Amino acid sequence: MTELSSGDGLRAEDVVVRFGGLTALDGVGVHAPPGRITGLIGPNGAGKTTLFNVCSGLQAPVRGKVTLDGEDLARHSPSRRARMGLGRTFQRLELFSTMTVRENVEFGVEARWLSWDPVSQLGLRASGRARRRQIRHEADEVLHATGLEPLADRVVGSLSTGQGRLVELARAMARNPRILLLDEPSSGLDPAESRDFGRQLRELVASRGIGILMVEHDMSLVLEICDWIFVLDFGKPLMAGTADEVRNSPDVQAAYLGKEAA
Ligand SMILES: Nc1ncnc2c1ncn2[C@@H]1O[C@H](COP(=O)(O)OP(=O)(O)OP(=O)(O)O)[C@@H](O)[C@H]1O
Repeated sequence: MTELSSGDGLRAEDVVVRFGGLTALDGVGVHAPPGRITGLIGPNGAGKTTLFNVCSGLQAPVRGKVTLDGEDLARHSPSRRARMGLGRTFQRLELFSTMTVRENVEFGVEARWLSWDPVSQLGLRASGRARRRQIRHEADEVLHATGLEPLADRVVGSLSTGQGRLVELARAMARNPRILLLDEPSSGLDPAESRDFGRQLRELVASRGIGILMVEHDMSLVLEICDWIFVLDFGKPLMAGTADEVRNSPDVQAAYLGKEAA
């Protein structure tokens, strides 16, 4: 599975996106290195999801550059970016609810094997039984790393939202990303579940060396687990800094925390 990562990680620079007359992003940048959790926050409509879409290739920018470990992604499709190690989850849970936790995670492993790259093509030539064994082995590793082993044979539809969020994370991890984009991963979780989820993310980053870029509205989770935080406001960069710097920034309080915490 994943070696502890090195390299520059994901970097977006000077990104501009317009929707008709609306400038959704105006010279925005973000950097998510491996081995770190990076937060991307801002009030509603600040441009967070649009920036995620630019990074994963779902939205073409008018201007700006996105690189993964120094390689320019401009000409790469979303699926090519995924194969290069850029994973993503979405705000809405998109799991196979009639399948077990293990089957969902194995689906993630298979999705990577079926993608085109020389190594996975070699894998496909392995016999059916050898291939199944390998998929099961990789799924076991991910189930272990995400603490989902006890739930492996449960049908996903019977799980709580918090457990479902973990399954979603595990399925994304099964694709062996170097950098993982998480869109509001704590959505639908209660405060205790959210704290547990945050702990799990920190453990994954420490044990696997992946980098996480996270859009999240739960400020206590962001301030607790992020090593570095980028703040957007009305499509422009407002500031970037540590949790303490963000917490104590009058600009952020005025633009965001003030409204959220009020
Ligand atoms: N496809 C689109 N067409 C037109 N306008 C869009 C489109 N997508 C986003 N926008 C606009 O661009 C701006 C940024 O939206 P975006 O969804 O990126 O913000 P956000 O920070 O993710 O917001 P939220 O926290 O509410 O999810 C908003 O004004 C939004 O209405």
